Amino acid sequence: MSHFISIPHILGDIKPLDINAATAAAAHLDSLTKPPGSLGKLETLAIKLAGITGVERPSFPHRSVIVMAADHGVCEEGISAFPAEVTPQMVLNFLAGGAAVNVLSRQAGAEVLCVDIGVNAEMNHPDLISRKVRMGTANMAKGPAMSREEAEAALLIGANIVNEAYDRGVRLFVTGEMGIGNTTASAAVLSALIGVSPLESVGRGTGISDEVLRHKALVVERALECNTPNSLDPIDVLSKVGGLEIAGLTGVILAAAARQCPVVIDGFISSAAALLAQRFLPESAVYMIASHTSHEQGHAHLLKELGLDPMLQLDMRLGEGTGGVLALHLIDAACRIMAEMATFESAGISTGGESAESGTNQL
Ligand SMILES: O=C(O)c1ccc[n+]([C@@H]2O[C@H](COP(=O)([O-])O)[C@@H](O)[C@H]2O)c1
Ligand SMILES: Cc1cc2nc[nH]c2cc1C
Repeated sequence: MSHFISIPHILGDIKPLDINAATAAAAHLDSLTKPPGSLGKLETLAIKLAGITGVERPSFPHRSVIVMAADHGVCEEGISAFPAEVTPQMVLNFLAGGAAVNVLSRQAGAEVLCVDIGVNAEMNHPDLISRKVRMGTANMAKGPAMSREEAEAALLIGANIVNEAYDRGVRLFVTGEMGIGNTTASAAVLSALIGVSPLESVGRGTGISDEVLRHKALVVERALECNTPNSLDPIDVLSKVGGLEIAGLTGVILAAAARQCPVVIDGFISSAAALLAQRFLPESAVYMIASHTSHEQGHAHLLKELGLDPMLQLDMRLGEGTGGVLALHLIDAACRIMAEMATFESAGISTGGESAESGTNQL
């Protein structure tokens, strides 16, 4: 498969859902030994997976969680409960297989691809995907986080990591990230794109106090005032108040859509990237599957704007892709229902009469 060379090149490959496959999946669900629609959101998910892939009964033996790691200059404003050096330390933990995302990925049969897209430290490991655009962003409270060219480069890096994995047979992607300070950047992206006040877009991130939370809102306000990001230009928003991992994930999401692969969106930071992807091309949102509602305050705003209904509510706020890989179990469940359940006909079971509701299935 060719390398993505520009953002228009990715966007040009994104097609609408395959309505024939989705319709066939809905009809198949209604033929299975259950009252129509009785598996609820699992049925909606099965239909969506068919529409995305163009295959009535898909399965996903090869799946990857792409963990984009980067640092944030805005950390010098004191907006996180943890120091910035935790970013490179956690990257080493991912590579050693000891982080939560590693455990949950092993359970869900997903490979973890760890990408240095902008960690502010020299990193060296045979399994690290080294694609550093710069040593972390600049402090967005004082000026742009990065240049437009750097944001575009990071987005293309994410897209091409999807492309390379696709060429190895991966057909299902999960977004993940690591970056101390990135809930501040994500809150700024949310406020810039939909005009929510910083007081509503910021949250406690790694666990800050009430006082630091108020300060964090002021920092976001300052970043918006000094950079005036253009809400109609996602690259402008990304470069002025975003982050390198957010840009990389925007590319991951758009490229998954371009390759007709479902992309599972993790928590708050991943959803900020998803909203940016939607702003590049609204049609990309149909390829996204929201995994869970993060405990981070602004997440519900992002999901609402994306029109996505998350599957899990577990009060998680870790990031890394942890909520995303948990949702893989539900995707597998939906696929197995489609592949393995008996039909009314094959099992010799009487169907409901005229009064039986047809499935509530819709995309
Ligand atoms: O994804 C989420 O919903 C989420 C919510 C809160 C925190 N995080 C993680 O915590 C880090 C950012 O928190 P902070 O307080 O440093 O901005 C970063 O590494 C994220 O992966 C992630
Ligand atoms: C320890 C730790 C692990 C993380 N994983 C994602 N964000 C994180 C932030 C911290 C602080």
